[in-house]
Amino acid sequence: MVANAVEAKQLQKYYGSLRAVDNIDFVISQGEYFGILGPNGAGKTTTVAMIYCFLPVDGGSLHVLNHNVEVDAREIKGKLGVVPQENNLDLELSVLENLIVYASYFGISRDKALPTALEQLKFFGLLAKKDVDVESLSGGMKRRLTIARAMMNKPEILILDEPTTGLDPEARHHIWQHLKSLKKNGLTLILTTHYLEEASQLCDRLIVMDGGKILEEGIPAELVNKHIGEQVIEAGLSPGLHTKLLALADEQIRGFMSIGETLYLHPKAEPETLLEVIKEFPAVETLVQRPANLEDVFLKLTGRRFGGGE
Ligand SMILES: Nc1ncnc2c1ncn2[C@@H]1O[C@H](COP(=O)(O)OP(=O)(O)OP(=O)(O)O)[C@@H](O)[C@H]1O
Repeated sequence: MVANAVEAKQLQKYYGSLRAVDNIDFVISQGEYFGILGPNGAGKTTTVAMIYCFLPVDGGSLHVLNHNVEVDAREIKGKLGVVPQENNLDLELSVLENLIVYASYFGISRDKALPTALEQLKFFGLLAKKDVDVESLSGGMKRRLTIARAMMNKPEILILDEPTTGLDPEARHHIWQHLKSLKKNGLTLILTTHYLEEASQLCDRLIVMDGGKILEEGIPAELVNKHIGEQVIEAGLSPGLHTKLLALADEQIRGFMSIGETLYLHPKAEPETLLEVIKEFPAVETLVQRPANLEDVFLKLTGRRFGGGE
Protein backbone atom coordinates (compact mmCIF):
# COMPACT_ATOMS: atom_id res chain seq x y z
CA MET A 1 0.00 0.00 0.00
CA VAL A 2 1.23 3.48 -0.86
CA ALA A 3 1.81 5.62 2.23
CA ASN A 4 0.10 8.97 2.51
CA ALA A 5 2.08 12.11 1.76
CA VAL A 6 -0.23 14.32 3.84
CA GLU A 7 -3.02 13.65 6.32
CA ALA A 8 -5.07 16.51 7.72
CA LYS A 9 -7.70 15.88 10.37
CA GLN A 10 -10.04 18.63 11.53
CA LEU A 11 -7.34 21.09 10.62
CA GLN A 12 -7.90 24.66 11.75
CA LYS A 13 -6.23 28.05 11.47
CA TYR A 14 -7.55 31.32 12.79
CA TYR A 15 -6.49 34.91 12.29
CA GLY A 16 -8.12 36.55 15.28
CA SER A 17 -11.78 35.65 14.94
CA LEU A 18 -11.48 34.79 11.21
CA ARG A 19 -11.61 31.05 10.52
CA ALA A 20 -9.20 30.96 7.57
CA VAL A 21 -9.08 27.13 7.66
CA ASP A 22 -12.17 25.77 9.28
CA ASN A 23 -12.03 22.16 10.39
CA ILE A 24 -10.97 20.44 7.19
CA ASP A 25 -10.03 16.81 6.53
CA PHE A 26 -8.10 15.55 3.53
CA VAL A 27 -5.53 12.95 2.56
CA ILE A 28 -2.93 13.21 -0.20
CA SER A 29 -1.37 9.97 -1.49
CA GLN A 30 2.28 9.73 -2.41
CA GLY A 31 2.86 10.34 -6.11
CA GLU A 32 -0.44 12.14 -6.46
CA TYR A 33 -0.87 15.55 -8.09
CA PHE A 34 -3.27 17.20 -5.66
CA GLY A 35 -5.01 20.52 -6.16
CA ILE A 36 -6.47 23.02 -3.72
CA LEU A 37 -8.84 25.07 -5.81
CA GLY A 38 -10.72 28.10 -4.58
CA PRO A 39 -11.32 31.81 -5.11
CA ASN A 40 -9.27 34.55 -3.39
CA GLY A 41 -9.45 34.26 0.37
CA ALA A 42 -10.64 30.64 0.35
CA GLY A 43 -7.83 29.54 2.67
CA LYS A 44 -5.56 27.84 0.14
CA THR A 45 -2.32 29.63 1.04
CA THR A 46 -2.98 29.20 4.74
CA THR A 47 -3.51 25.46 4.25
CA VAL A 48 -0.29 24.89 2.32
CA ALA A 49 1.68 27.17 4.66
CA MET A 50 0.76 24.78 7.49
CA ILE A 51 1.86 21.82 5.36
CA TYR A 52 5.27 23.38 4.76
CA CYS A 53 5.55 24.22 8.44
CA PHE A 54 5.56 27.97 7.99
CA LEU A 55 2.36 28.60 9.96
CA PRO A 56 1.55 26.79 13.20
CA VAL A 57 -1.58 24.63 13.33
CA ASP A 58 -4.33 26.03 15.60
CA GLY A 59 -6.47 22.91 15.85
CA GLY A 60 -6.74 19.33 14.63
CA SER A 61 -3.72 17.42 13.36
CA LEU A 62 -1.48 17.53 10.33
CA HIS A 63 0.98 14.82 9.27
CA VAL A 64 3.39 15.18 6.38
CA LEU A 65 5.27 12.06 5.24
CA ASN A 66 4.18 10.43 8.50
CA HIS A 67 5.67 13.21 10.63
CA ASN A 68 3.60 15.49 12.84
CA VAL A 69 4.18 19.12 11.73
CA GLU A 70 4.05 20.22 15.37
CA VAL A 71 6.90 17.92 16.34
CA ASP A 72 9.10 17.25 13.31
CA ALA A 73 9.06 20.47 11.31
CA ARG A 74 12.80 20.33 10.61
CA GLU A 75 12.66 16.78 9.28
CA ILE A 76 9.64 17.60 7.10
CA LYS A 77 11.16 20.79 5.65
CA GLY A 78 14.15 18.81 4.36
CA LYS A 79 11.83 16.67 2.25
CA LEU A 80 9.80 19.47 0.74
CA GLY A 81 10.28 21.82 -2.17
CA VAL A 82 8.30 25.04 -1.83
CA VAL A 83 7.39 27.53 -4.52
CA PRO A 84 5.76 30.49 -2.77
CA GLN A 85 3.26 32.84 -4.38
CA GLU A 86 5.79 35.65 -4.76
CA ASN A 87 9.11 35.01 -6.51
CA ASN A 88 11.66 35.52 -3.76
CA LEU A 89 14.73 34.99 -5.89
CA ASP A 90 17.94 36.81 -5.04
CA LEU A 91 18.07 39.52 -7.69
CA GLU A 92 21.73 40.28 -7.05
CA LEU A 93 22.87 36.76 -7.88
CA SER A 94 23.10 35.00 -11.23
CA VAL A 95 20.61 32.29 -12.17
CA LEU A 96 23.07 29.51 -11.30
CA GLU A 97 24.17 31.12 -8.03
CA ASN A 98 20.55 31.33 -6.89
CA LEU A 99 20.38 27.55 -7.02
CA ILE A 100 23.78 26.94 -5.40
CA VAL A 101 23.14 29.34 -2.52
CA TYR A 102 19.68 27.88 -1.93
CA ALA A 103 21.13 24.35 -1.80
CA SER A 104 23.56 25.49 0.90
CA TYR A 105 20.56 26.12 3.21
CA PHE A 106 20.01 22.35 3.07
CA GLY A 107 23.66 21.64 3.87
CA ILE A 108 24.45 20.73 0.24
CA SER A 109 28.01 21.69 -0.68
CA ARG A 110 28.81 23.69 -3.80
CA ASP A 111 30.48 20.65 -5.45
CA LYS A 112 27.43 18.51 -4.88
CA ALA A 113 24.97 21.26 -5.81
CA LEU A 114 26.59 22.16 -9.12
CA PRO A 115 25.61 19.06 -11.17
CA THR A 116 22.07 19.12 -9.72
CA ALA A 117 21.77 22.84 -10.53
CA LEU A 118 22.89 22.32 -14.13
CA GLU A 119 20.52 19.39 -14.50
CA GLN A 120 17.60 21.46 -13.19
CA LEU A 121 18.45 24.44 -15.40
CA LYS A 122 18.54 22.11 -18.39
CA PHE A 123 15.20 20.54 -17.46
CA PHE A 124 13.53 23.93 -17.05
CA GLY A 125 15.00 25.34 -20.26
CA LEU A 126 17.24 27.86 -18.51
CA LEU A 127 20.73 26.49 -19.10
CA ALA A 128 21.59 29.19 -21.65
CA LYS A 129 20.71 31.80 -18.99
CA LYS A 130 22.82 30.34 -16.20
CA ASP A 131 25.19 33.30 -15.89
CA VAL A 132 22.76 36.17 -16.35
CA ASP A 133 21.28 38.26 -13.55
CA VAL A 134 17.88 37.05 -12.39
CA GLU A 135 16.54 40.55 -12.91
CA SER A 136 16.84 40.20 -16.69
CA LEU A 137 14.62 37.08 -16.84
CA SER A 138 11.02 37.20 -18.04
CA GLY A 139 8.19 36.50 -15.57
CA GLY A 140 7.78 32.95 -16.88
CA MET A 141 11.54 32.26 -16.61
CA LYS A 142 11.64 33.57 -13.03
CA ARG A 143 8.80 31.22 -12.15
CA ARG A 144 10.60 28.27 -13.78
CA LEU A 145 13.76 29.20 -11.88
CA THR A 146 11.80 29.29 -8.61
CA ILE A 147 10.52 25.78 -9.33
CA ALA A 148 14.04 24.59 -10.31
CA ARG A 149 15.31 26.03 -7.02
CA ALA A 150 12.64 24.14 -5.07
CA MET A 151 13.92 20.91 -6.67
CA MET A 152 17.53 21.42 -5.48
CA ASN A 153 17.09 19.32 -2.33
CA LYS A 154 15.41 16.53 -4.35
CA PRO A 155 12.12 16.86 -2.49
CA GLU A 156 9.54 14.13 -2.07
CA ILE A 157 6.75 16.69 -2.14
CA LEU A 158 6.72 19.83 -4.26
CA ILE A 159 4.31 22.53 -3.03
CA LEU A 160 3.33 25.29 -5.43
CA ASP A 161 1.23 28.24 -4.28
CA GLU A 162 -0.51 29.65 -7.33
CA PRO A 163 2.42 28.88 -9.64
CA THR A 164 1.16 30.63 -12.75
CA THR A 165 -0.72 33.63 -11.39
CA GLY A 166 0.19 36.73 -13.37
CA LEU A 167 1.77 34.83 -16.27
CA ASP A 168 0.58 34.98 -19.84
CA PRO A 169 -1.11 31.87 -21.27
CA GLU A 170 2.00 30.74 -23.17
CA ALA A 171 4.26 30.93 -20.11
CA ARG A 172 1.54 29.18 -18.10
CA HIS A 173 1.32 26.26 -20.57
CA HIS A 174 5.11 26.00 -20.56
CA ILE A 175 5.11 25.56 -16.77
CA TRP A 176 2.30 22.99 -16.95
CA GLN A 177 4.38 20.92 -19.39
CA HIS A 178 7.35 20.94 -17.02
CA LEU A 179 5.24 20.02 -14.02
CA LYS A 180 3.63 17.17 -15.94
CA SER A 181 7.07 15.79 -16.85
CA LEU A 182 8.12 15.76 -13.19
CA LYS A 183 5.34 13.24 -12.45
CA LYS A 184 7.39 10.42 -13.97
CA ASN A 185 9.79 10.58 -11.02
CA GLY A 186 7.08 9.70 -8.49
CA LEU A 187 7.01 13.21 -7.04
CA THR A 188 3.98 14.26 -5.00
CA LEU A 189 2.73 17.66 -6.06
CA ILE A 190 0.47 19.97 -4.07
CA LEU A 191 -0.79 22.95 -5.95
CA THR A 192 -3.07 25.83 -5.00
CA THR A 193 -4.77 27.60 -7.84
CA HIS A 194 -7.69 29.73 -8.80
CA TYR A 195 -7.31 28.79 -12.45
CA LEU A 196 -9.88 26.16 -13.25
CA GLU A 197 -8.02 24.99 -16.33
CA GLU A 198 -4.82 24.61 -14.34
CA ALA A 199 -6.62 22.35 -11.87
CA SER A 200 -8.14 20.28 -14.69
CA GLN A 201 -4.83 19.99 -16.54
CA LEU A 202 -2.56 19.08 -13.65
CA CYS A 203 -4.49 17.53 -10.79
CA ASP A 204 -5.32 13.86 -10.31
CA ARG A 205 -7.60 14.90 -7.50
CA LEU A 206 -8.58 18.13 -5.85
CA ILE A 207 -10.47 19.78 -3.06
CA VAL A 208 -12.62 22.82 -3.75
CA MET A 209 -12.33 25.35 -0.90
CA ASP A 210 -14.39 28.40 -0.06
CA GLY A 211 -14.54 30.37 3.18
CA GLY A 212 -12.03 28.05 4.87
CA LYS A 213 -14.12 24.94 4.24
CA ILE A 214 -13.93 22.09 1.76
CA LEU A 215 -16.97 22.14 -0.50
CA GLU A 216 -16.10 19.12 -2.61
CA GLU A 217 -13.38 16.65 -3.27
CA GLY A 218 -12.66 14.34 -6.18
CA ILE A 219 -11.22 13.77 -9.64
CA PRO A 220 -11.80 16.92 -11.75
CA ALA A 221 -13.65 15.20 -14.61
CA GLU A 222 -15.75 13.12 -12.21
CA LEU A 223 -16.77 16.21 -10.24
CA VAL A 224 -17.96 17.86 -13.43
CA ASN A 225 -19.93 14.76 -14.40
CA LYS A 226 -21.39 14.27 -10.95
CA HIS A 227 -22.66 17.83 -10.52
CA ILE A 228 -23.32 19.02 -14.02
CA GLY A 229 -23.04 16.41 -16.77
CA GLU A 230 -21.23 16.64 -20.06
CA GLN A 231 -22.77 19.67 -21.65
CA VAL A 232 -23.97 23.07 -20.52
CA ILE A 233 -26.26 25.42 -22.30
CA GLU A 234 -25.73 29.05 -21.43
CA ALA A 235 -28.76 31.14 -22.14
CA GLY A 236 -28.57 34.93 -22.31
CA LEU A 237 -31.96 36.14 -21.09
CA SER A 238 -33.88 39.38 -21.38
CA PRO A 239 -33.89 41.03 -17.96
CA GLY A 240 -36.83 40.06 -15.77
CA LEU A 241 -37.89 37.11 -17.86
CA HIS A 242 -35.69 34.54 -16.25
CA THR A 243 -38.27 33.33 -13.73
CA LYS A 244 -40.92 33.00 -16.41
CA LEU A 245 -38.58 30.96 -18.55
CA LEU A 246 -37.85 28.66 -15.67
CA ALA A 247 -41.56 28.09 -15.01
CA LEU A 248 -42.12 27.26 -18.65
CA ALA A 249 -39.03 25.14 -18.92
CA ASP A 250 -39.96 23.20 -15.81
CA GLU A 251 -43.23 22.26 -17.41
CA GLN A 252 -41.80 21.37 -20.76
CA ILE A 253 -38.38 20.02 -20.13
CA ARG A 254 -37.16 17.35 -17.81
CA GLY A 255 -33.53 16.87 -16.91
CA PHE A 256 -32.10 20.31 -16.50
CA MET A 257 -31.55 22.84 -13.79
CA SER A 258 -30.71 26.49 -13.76
CA ILE A 259 -28.52 28.74 -11.70
CA GLY A 260 -28.43 32.42 -12.53
CA GLU A 261 -28.49 32.70 -16.27
CA THR A 262 -26.92 29.37 -17.00
CA LEU A 263 -29.00 26.35 -17.86
CA TYR A 264 -27.43 23.01 -17.18
CA LEU A 265 -28.28 19.91 -19.12
CA HIS A 266 -28.62 16.64 -17.36
CA PRO A 267 -26.18 14.17 -18.94
CA LYS A 268 -29.11 12.09 -20.18
CA ALA A 269 -31.08 14.98 -21.67
CA GLU A 270 -30.99 15.35 -25.42
CA PRO A 271 -29.34 18.65 -26.26
CA GLU A 272 -31.12 19.07 -29.60
CA THR A 273 -34.60 18.72 -28.10
CA LEU A 274 -33.78 21.08 -25.27
CA LEU A 275 -32.36 23.67 -27.63
CA GLU A 276 -35.43 23.54 -29.83
CA VAL A 277 -37.79 24.15 -26.92
CA ILE A 278 -35.71 26.94 -25.44
CA LYS A 279 -35.26 28.69 -28.79
CA GLU A 280 -39.00 29.17 -29.08
CA PHE A 281 -39.10 31.13 -25.88
CA PRO A 282 -38.63 34.88 -26.59
CA ALA A 283 -36.74 35.63 -23.37
CA VAL A 284 -33.70 33.84 -24.74
CA GLU A 285 -31.43 36.17 -26.65
CA THR A 286 -28.39 33.97 -27.06
CA LEU A 287 -27.67 30.30 -26.63
CA VAL A 288 -24.27 28.73 -26.36
CA GLN A 289 -23.72 25.05 -25.89
CA ARG A 290 -20.31 24.00 -24.52
CA PRO A 291 -18.66 21.23 -22.50
CA ALA A 292 -19.22 21.56 -18.74
CA ASN A 293 -16.22 22.54 -16.59
CA LEU A 294 -15.16 23.11 -12.98
CA GLU A 295 -16.52 26.65 -13.03
CA ASP A 296 -20.01 25.20 -13.43
CA VAL A 297 -19.36 22.94 -10.46
CA PHE A 298 -18.28 25.90 -8.32
CA LEU A 299 -21.31 27.90 -9.41
CA LYS A 300 -23.61 25.04 -8.52
CA LEU A 301 -21.98 24.53 -5.13
CA THR A 302 -21.91 28.18 -4.11
CA GLY A 303 -24.37 30.04 -6.33
CA ARG A 304 -21.46 32.37 -7.23
CA ARG A 305 -19.16 32.62 -10.19
CA PHE A 306 -15.59 31.68 -9.48
CA GLY A 307 -13.85 34.89 -10.41
CA GLY A 308 -10.66 33.09 -11.47
CA GLY A 309 -9.85 31.77 -14.92
CA GLU A 310 -8.58 33.67 -17.91
N1 LIG B 1 -1.70 37.07 8.08
C1 LIG B 1 -3.02 37.22 8.04
N2 LIG B 1 -3.68 37.94 8.95
C2 LIG B 1 -5.03 38.07 8.92
N3 LIG B 1 -5.82 37.50 7.99
C3 LIG B 1 -5.22 36.77 7.04
C4 LIG B 1 -3.80 36.59 7.01
N4 LIG B 1 -3.49 35.81 5.95
C5 LIG B 1 -4.65 35.52 5.34
N5 LIG B 1 -5.69 36.09 5.99
C6 LIG B 1 -7.12 35.96 5.65
O1 LIG B 1 -7.44 34.57 5.73
C7 LIG B 1 -8.31 34.18 4.68
C8 LIG B 1 -7.65 33.08 3.86
O2 LIG B 1 -6.51 33.61 3.22
P1 LIG B 1 -5.57 32.76 2.27
O3 LIG B 1 -4.44 33.65 1.81
O4 LIG B 1 -5.23 31.50 2.91
O5 LIG B 1 -6.57 32.48 1.06
P2 LIG B 1 -6.22 32.02 -0.41
O6 LIG B 1 -7.30 31.07 -0.80
O7 LIG B 1 -4.83 31.57 -0.52
O8 LIG B 1 -6.44 33.36 -1.21
P3 LIG B 1 -5.42 34.12 -2.23
O9 LIG B 1 -5.66 33.46 -3.54
O10 LIG B 1 -5.95 35.52 -2.18
O11 LIG B 1 -4.06 33.97 -1.67
C9 LIG B 1 -8.60 35.44 3.89
O12 LIG B 1 -9.81 35.99 4.34
C10 LIG B 1 -7.43 36.36 4.21
O13 LIG B 1 -7.81 37.70 4.12
